[in-house]
Amino acid sequence: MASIRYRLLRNTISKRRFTTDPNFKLICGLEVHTQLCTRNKLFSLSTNDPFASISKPNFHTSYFDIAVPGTKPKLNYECVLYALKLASALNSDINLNSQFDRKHYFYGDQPQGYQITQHYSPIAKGGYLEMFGDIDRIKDEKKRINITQLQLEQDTGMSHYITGDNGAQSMIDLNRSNVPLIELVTEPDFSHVDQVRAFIKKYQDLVRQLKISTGDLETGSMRVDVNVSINDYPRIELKNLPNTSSIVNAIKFEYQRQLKIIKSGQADQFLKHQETRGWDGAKTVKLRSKETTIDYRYMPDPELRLITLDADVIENVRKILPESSDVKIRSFLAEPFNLTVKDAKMLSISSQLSKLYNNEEVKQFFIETFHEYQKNAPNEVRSKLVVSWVLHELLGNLNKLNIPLKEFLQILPPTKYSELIVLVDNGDITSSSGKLLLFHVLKEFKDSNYIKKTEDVDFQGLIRQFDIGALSDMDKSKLEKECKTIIAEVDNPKLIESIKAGKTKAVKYLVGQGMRKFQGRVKAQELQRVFQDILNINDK
Ligand SMILES: Nc1ncnc2c1ncn2[C@@H]1O[C@H](COP(=O)(O)OP(=O)(O)OP(=O)(O)O)[C@@H](O)[C@H]1O
Ligand SMILES: [Mg+2]
Ligand SMILES: [Mg+2]
Repeated sequence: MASIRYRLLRNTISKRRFTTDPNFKLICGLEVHTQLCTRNKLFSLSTNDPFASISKPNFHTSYFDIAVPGTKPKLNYECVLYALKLASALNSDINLNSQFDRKHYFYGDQPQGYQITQHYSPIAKGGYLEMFGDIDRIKDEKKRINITQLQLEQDTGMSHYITGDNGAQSMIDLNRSNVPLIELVTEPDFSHVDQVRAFIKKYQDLVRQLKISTGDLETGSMRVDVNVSINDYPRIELKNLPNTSSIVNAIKFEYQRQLKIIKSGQADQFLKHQETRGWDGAKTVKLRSKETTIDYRYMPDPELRLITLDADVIENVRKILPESSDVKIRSFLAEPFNLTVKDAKMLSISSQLSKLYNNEEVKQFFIETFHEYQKNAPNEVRSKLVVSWVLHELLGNLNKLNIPLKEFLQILPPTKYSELIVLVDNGDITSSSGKLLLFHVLKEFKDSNYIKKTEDVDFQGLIRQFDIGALSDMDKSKLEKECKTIIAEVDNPKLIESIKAGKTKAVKYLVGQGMRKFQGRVKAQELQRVFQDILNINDK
């Protein structure tokens, strides 16, 4: 019962249209913790695998990670390089002399008694992430979120609470202890939840593109704390938000909660101090208030030297950065591609890590195939068709047959692959036949252990051999006859009635029958047209 109520409440929060009162401005700032996917941990040579915990708790731990007295930290410079890549991509000012500080607090999963972080002199300050109305789906045409700072720090271990025969127990797993993190702190520049949603997505895409983190919220690889305030009232910090919808719903809830307090004149009592709250899935709940705020007694870590960088490091890091996703997307939105935002993003942002191909190779293949297709396109250029043949058909088959793109290019380089797309575009074969043909060619190629070459692929010959050419105009009368038979064979009285009434659903059913009968040699649109003609239905 409780869980049903819970779900109902969640639904009301997310479905209700959220608007802010213009006199009570929403102000929001984020603190984002991102685990770096370096080989080793931040200050030890243990393997950096925070997710080993399920099968092997406390497995990837060195004496330093479990804080055996007398062990000392040794900085892993790979983490510094990752931080520099991120700082550079965000246009931050890189600090040539940054340092580590100790942030003291006691907790079971923090055996050192302090966390090594960067408080006084972080690796980078300033910079920004820009979002756009069209690309990032925000209401403003453009919105810049300024970055306060980026700091390197250690992750803590994890506590697991279980209730067993011996009562409640707290188990500590230190696999995550000393895993490298970057904390990104933004300025309180967000004024709407859609900006927060877009920022998180864009930041996730960025760390994935830079290959510095998996960026997953679900696994805790990325964790977002949100600070929310209204006008000049104190900020409330929200923690323990496991995914984007919790983040968005918690902000909406918190804004409304604060607004109610302010409007009812109770701000002096309930909104006087900063406070940290959590999210229970339906509402924000108080975790601690200002009075119980911990004094972390920050102090420079005497066991770690300054991170001193040469000035040319900044320039060298910039050189190894990949092209920005926004630039790539914009180039696909423009001539000659004119792609939709969705397709442009799919080609520009790597959401999927595959051993068979990387995003850059796919992008390059698309561009070259597009240009080849454009040279021979029978009608107006249909970029959507090329996108679909590259992103869905090509990648789908590579995954299905486990063929690396590198091998694929030996047999179907852009010049050859575009031939297939032109055949489909020209109506020489239907797209279903084209798909079968592609699968056949690739399957043979794989079975032959990749010995075939481009010259061995003769699409025209294969179309004749398998007799899969689209039905030509000469066959039109035959087509009509067959369609009439399909209608005559319907024996369900209800369906006959809806066919007579020209119901869309009924026509769809007939088209399905036709597709089966002609085994994909006739296009669905063509069949629909013939059925509509026979039934005397005007295309609406
Ligand atoms: N008026 C405000 N309303 C909402 N958010 C704010 C406001 N002022 C500052 N913030 C946000 O509060 C956050 C402050 O983070 P910061 O890491 O500097 O300090 P902290 O939260 O006190 O420390 P800790 O790292 O221990 O949580 C930033 O994300 C900033 O944008
Ligand atoms: Mg904070
Ligand atoms: Mg912080």
